[in-house]
Amino acid sequence: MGDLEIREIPESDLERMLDLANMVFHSRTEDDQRERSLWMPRRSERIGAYEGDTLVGQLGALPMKLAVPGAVPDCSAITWVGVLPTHRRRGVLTAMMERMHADAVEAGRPVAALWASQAGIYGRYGFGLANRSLHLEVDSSRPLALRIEADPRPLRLIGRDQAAEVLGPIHARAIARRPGGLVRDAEWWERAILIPAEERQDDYGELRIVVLEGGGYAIYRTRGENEETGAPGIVRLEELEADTPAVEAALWRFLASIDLTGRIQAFSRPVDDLLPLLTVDPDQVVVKGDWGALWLRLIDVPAALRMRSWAVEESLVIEVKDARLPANEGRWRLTGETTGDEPDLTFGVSELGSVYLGGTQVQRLVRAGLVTEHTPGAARRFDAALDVPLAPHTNDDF
Ligand SMILES: CC(=O)SCCNC(=O)CCNC(=O)[C@H](O)C(C)(C)COP(=O)(O)OP(=O)(O)OC[C@H]1O[C@@H](n2cnc3c(N)ncnc32)[C@H](O)[C@@H]1OP(=O)(O)O
Repeated sequence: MGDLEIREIPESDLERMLDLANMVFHSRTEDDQRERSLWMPRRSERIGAYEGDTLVGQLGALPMKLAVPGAVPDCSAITWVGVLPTHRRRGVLTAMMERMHADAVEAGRPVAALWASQAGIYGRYGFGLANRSLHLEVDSSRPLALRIEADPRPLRLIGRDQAAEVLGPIHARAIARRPGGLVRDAEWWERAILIPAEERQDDYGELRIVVLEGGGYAIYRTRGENEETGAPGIVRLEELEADTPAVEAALWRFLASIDLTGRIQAFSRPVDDLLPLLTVDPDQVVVKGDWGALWLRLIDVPAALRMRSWAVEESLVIEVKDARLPANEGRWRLTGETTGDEPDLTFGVSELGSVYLGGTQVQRLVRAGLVTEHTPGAARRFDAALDVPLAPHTNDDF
């Protein structure tokens, strides 16, 4: 690392953070958008790598809360990671990650999470891929016939200004049912979720919000037919949450019926989305992509084990390896108690992060040679304990 120093980035360097982010992500921020785009680093704990007075690396840790099965622990949500191209591969990221780990331990946050722009990087820091997302495409050029009755209650369109208040309680119920979501405050709704059209660099129209009173909502944008190519108009679904399958059906049917559109693009749906089952013609819904979403790092393994709810009680002993946070190393019961008993399974901490939300099967990791099973049947038993009714899903981009 030579003359580099890891230290907090002061507010006065926020503009430099934006410049560094634009450099490493090959982007540009218009002058009138600069102040607005600083909201995320402003609310982050900011770790910087400085060479003298020059900011050469940065990492933001947003203090958030993440829904995990049965609990909503504090979480360091890692974002705005970048190192100048002139300073890469010298251990700058590793040094910033070490500081982030130490800060999270000190703050008593049992987990950290991130979205990876390059997925090959984060396993070495103890992160494991915890959930995946589906890109679904719906052919809505013909009516969407469904196999269940849609909720008949009326739908209404609301404005952005009402959204946090109306959608907030529905979303809170959704993340209590399904792990993987972040707890949202008014700023998160406004800046991270309800992003207005002028801040998007695409040709979709203004954000639209449709609500089925008290039971569900969809956030979407639309684009009309392409007159040159004749490509149909598109409904781009940003988020859909519903308390019941009947509400879900009503919202999908609404989206599919919007005039002058012939396709719905939903880029981030849970892997167990009901829609492919709900349609009379399953071919009307196509899985266009399946991509890695949230990466999870257990910062405090015993605390994480203690707070999680388990689908069945188990007396398993798991051994954990964690070279970067040695306090996690040892043999643990699922209650978070340490034990001297022989382990049934041995995990690297990143594999434990992968299974923690219930989105990855332990038995598969054993088959792949990534987790060691010492007691025959232990992986199956652990899978039964980890089981969640709804697959984890994250729709908070940070
Ligand atoms: C959560 C987010 O914000 S995701 C966004 C991440 N940011 C970017 O992708 C922006 C462009 N890239 C960068 O800014 C930098 O190259 C970074 C941040 C990815 C890496 O920073 P560096 O300071 O070069 O990383 P560092 O030198 O500490 O290397 C750490 C390790 O990761 C490896 N690594 C770094 N980049 C990559 C990569 N793109 N693919 C695979 N491995 C990588 C290094 O080889 C090294 O491995 P080792 O520990 O086995 O030797």
